[in-house]
Amino acid sequence: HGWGYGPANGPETWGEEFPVANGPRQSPIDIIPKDAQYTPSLKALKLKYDPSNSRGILNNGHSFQVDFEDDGDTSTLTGGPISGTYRLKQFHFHWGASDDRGSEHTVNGIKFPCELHLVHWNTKYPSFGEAASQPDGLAVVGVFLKIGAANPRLQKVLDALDAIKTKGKQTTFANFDAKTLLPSCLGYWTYDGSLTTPPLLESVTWIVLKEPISVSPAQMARFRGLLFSGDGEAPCCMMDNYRPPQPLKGRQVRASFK
Ligand SMILES: NS(=O)(=O)c1nccs1
Ligand SMILES: [Zn+2]
Repeated sequence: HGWGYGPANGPETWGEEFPVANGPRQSPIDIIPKDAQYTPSLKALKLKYDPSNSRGILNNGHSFQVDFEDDGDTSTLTGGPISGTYRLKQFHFHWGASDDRGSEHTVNGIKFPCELHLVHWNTKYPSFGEAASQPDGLAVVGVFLKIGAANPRLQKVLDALDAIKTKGKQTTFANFDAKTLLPSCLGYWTYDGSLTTPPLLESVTWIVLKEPISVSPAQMARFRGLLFSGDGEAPCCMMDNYRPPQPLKGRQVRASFK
C-alpha cells in the first residue's frame, strides 16, 4: 500500500521511500511572524483566473482537487516573489478530524482547521511534471481557513463532494472562479520549500496569505464526509490529511507587509 496519513504509512514513514523528506527545504513550516523579514521590494500578488478553465473535481485518495485546463496563460499567477508566469494547475485542501487541527503551515504554533493550496507551475518549463522537478518550478498559494460564519464561496465545492466520496471518483466542475476563494487582503509570507505530499520535491516557492477565509463547523464536517478508501473497500474517513511543520534549516521567511 502506498503513502497516506495513517499510523503505518503517514508522514513519519515517508522518508523510507522519499529520502528528500529530510532535505534542506521541506514544507510545511511553522511561520513565526516576528522572525519574518519585511521586504518592501516584494511585489503584490497578481492572480488572474479564468472560470472557464475549471475542468473537474477529483478524490485522489489523499485529498480532493479541482483541476484546471493549463494549456494556455488564461489562469496565471505573476508578481509576488516570483519572476515570470506560473499557470494554475489545481487547488486542494488539507484538514483535521476536529476543528483544532488540519492546516499544514502553522502561525506561532497555531494550527487552523483547514488550509487551501492553489498550485501553479512555471511556464519556462514545458509541463507541470517537468516544472515539479525544478527548484523554481512551482508556486503554491496557501490560504488558511478559520472557524466562523459559513463561507458561501465554498458552497459549490462542498456540494460537489457527494459525487466524489470515494478514492478515484471524479466529476465535471465547470465555471468555477478560484479567485472567489481568496481573502480580500493579499499580504503574504514567502519562503523556499517543497511539496507537502510525496514525492516531497523541493521545487515550491511558498506564498502563504496572512488573512484567513472563514469556514463553519458544519462546512468542515462535510470535508470529513469524504473517504480515503475506494468503492467497496472498508470505509476510512478522509481527515487529518496534513503533514506537520518541518525544520526551517536556516531558511528565511519574508513578509510582503509590515
Ligand atoms: N500539498 S502541495 O500543494 O504541496 C502538493 N503536493 C503535491 C502536489 S501539490
Ligand atoms: Zn497541499
